Amino acid sequence: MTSDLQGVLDEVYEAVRPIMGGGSVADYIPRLAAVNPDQFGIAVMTTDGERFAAGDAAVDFSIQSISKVFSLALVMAEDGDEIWQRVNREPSGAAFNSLAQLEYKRGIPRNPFMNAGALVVADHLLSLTPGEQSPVLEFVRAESGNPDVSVDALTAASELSHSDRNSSIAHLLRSFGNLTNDVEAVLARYVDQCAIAMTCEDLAAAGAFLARRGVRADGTRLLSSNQARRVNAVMLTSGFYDAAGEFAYRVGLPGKSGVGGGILAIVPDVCSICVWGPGLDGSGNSLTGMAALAELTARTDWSIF
Ligand SMILES: NC(=O)CC[C@H](N)C(=O)O
Repeated sequence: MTSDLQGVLDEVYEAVRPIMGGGSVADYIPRLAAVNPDQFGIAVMTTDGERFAAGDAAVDFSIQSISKVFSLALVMAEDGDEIWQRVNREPSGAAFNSLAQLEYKRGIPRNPFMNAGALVVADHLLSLTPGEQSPVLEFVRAESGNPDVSVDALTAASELSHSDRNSSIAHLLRSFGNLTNDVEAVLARYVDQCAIAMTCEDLAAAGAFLARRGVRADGTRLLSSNQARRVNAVMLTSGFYDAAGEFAYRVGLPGKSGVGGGILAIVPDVCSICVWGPGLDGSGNSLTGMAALAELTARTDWSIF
């Protein structure tokens, strides 16, 4: 398969070209609203370490909610199943920043990938690794092999100054006793991990431990094979908010989107894929990214279904 993979990526690029620039960039974080919407990139890293890319795969973008995969993996690596006392693993069928379910679920978020759940995971990680810097940054630097990966301070500041909604979610969690650290400290950590800037090439490499069933780039293990399988399962059921069903139907892979327009998708035992196009659909998922992954799984035998 990988012998003509470059050709397949070039075809996928051509197939999505007509819709490049479509969708709308996230405007509730002013810094993201300023991104040129006409860009599109795709990168693949195979479990053998081969890399393929097309389009704007070397351009930095804000990873946003894709960071939630790394924070969940780090919490599970450090503390096993503890996190599941504090967050469920059911699809929400709701927007990423919904707080409606939180009230009647008594402060237990539906899953770790909607903002409420990710804030609980960030809180848990903060307790495990106190300090200013989130271990997510160190982890993605190590896995991508790129020590220059960093937090875009302007994006973080931009989000922090428009964080009424996440702040409300955090306070509600705390009122139910499901946030142990200060709201401000958790929000700062969360916003920082979301504001990490990476390229498709770096992100595909950083996510490849999930294709390798938990084994890191240096050959050591972050997660057991069973834990990696479970992170992939939660990505499949909850990685796209109220479009998780649509993604399973069109693409058929575990994946995680971010409002920066990136999507990380995993083909267990084969490769990890990162696509990026800033324009979002109505559910907050990259329009071109979704289309590209649908084209890719239609041209390969990679869908898990
Ligand atoms: N879906 C996303 O990427 C959302 C992440 C963003 N930082 C937020 O909390 O709103």
